Amino acid sequence: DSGVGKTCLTYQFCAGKFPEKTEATIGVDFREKLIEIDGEKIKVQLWDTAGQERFRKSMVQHYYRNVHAVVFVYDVTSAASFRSLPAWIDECKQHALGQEVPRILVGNKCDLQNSVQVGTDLAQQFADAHSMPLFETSAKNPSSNGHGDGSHGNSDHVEAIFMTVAHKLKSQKPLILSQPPGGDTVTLARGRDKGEEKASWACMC
Ligand SMILES: Nc1nc2c(ncn2[C@@H]2O[C@H](COP(=O)(O)OP(=O)(O)OP(=O)(O)O)[C@@H](O)[C@H]2O)c(=O)[nH]1
Repeated sequence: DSGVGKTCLTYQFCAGKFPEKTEATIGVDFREKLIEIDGEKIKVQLWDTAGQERFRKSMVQHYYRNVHAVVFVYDVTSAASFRSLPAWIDECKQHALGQEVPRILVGNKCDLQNSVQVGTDLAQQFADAHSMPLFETSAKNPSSNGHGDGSHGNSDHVEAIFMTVAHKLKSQKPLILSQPPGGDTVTLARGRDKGEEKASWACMC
């Protein structure tokens, strides 16, 4: 939903800091980060979608194609944002983004521990029912456990969350069917085309 912290989370991952000021996303914003997994350079593109209804119904619809993974975000201090999740999951399913693509659930704003409305147990039950791993984090204080002592506690680090998605994508790289011209041998190659510098995946928040 709008205001759960999607822009802050993607900014924290790509720029390594919490943005001073954010405004409601209009349509879709793109952020990217070059990461390395097992010696392979991978460009991860994060498509930060608008939560506001008026943009969601118009502009966001056009960006469901070419999505390789989905990050569903709710705000742990907003029960309403948690209740909206089934509608977002259905919307993704309507665009062929169901269990066949990596999907994860992220509860954000864990630093606001005194205002929590969505407990971990409830969120975990929901995540299990939808076959998604659950992460709880804070874009504002990514290494906080809500007690202000800077330790990691039970809160997941923003970078670790997106790296988990990247690892999932890497391990699921589709088999590319290639047939040499004139030959009668079919070669199944993993992942990227020959000569391509780096792999690239898009992930929608
Ligand atoms: N305390 C706290 N505030 C946060 C956190 N993440 C985001 N915020 C605040 O929540 C508000 C909304 O954050 P955004 O990242 O713009 O939310 P969004 O989900 O991108 O919203 P839309 O673009 O409208 O869909 C801002 O005032 C942020 O400063 C967090 O982890 N902790």
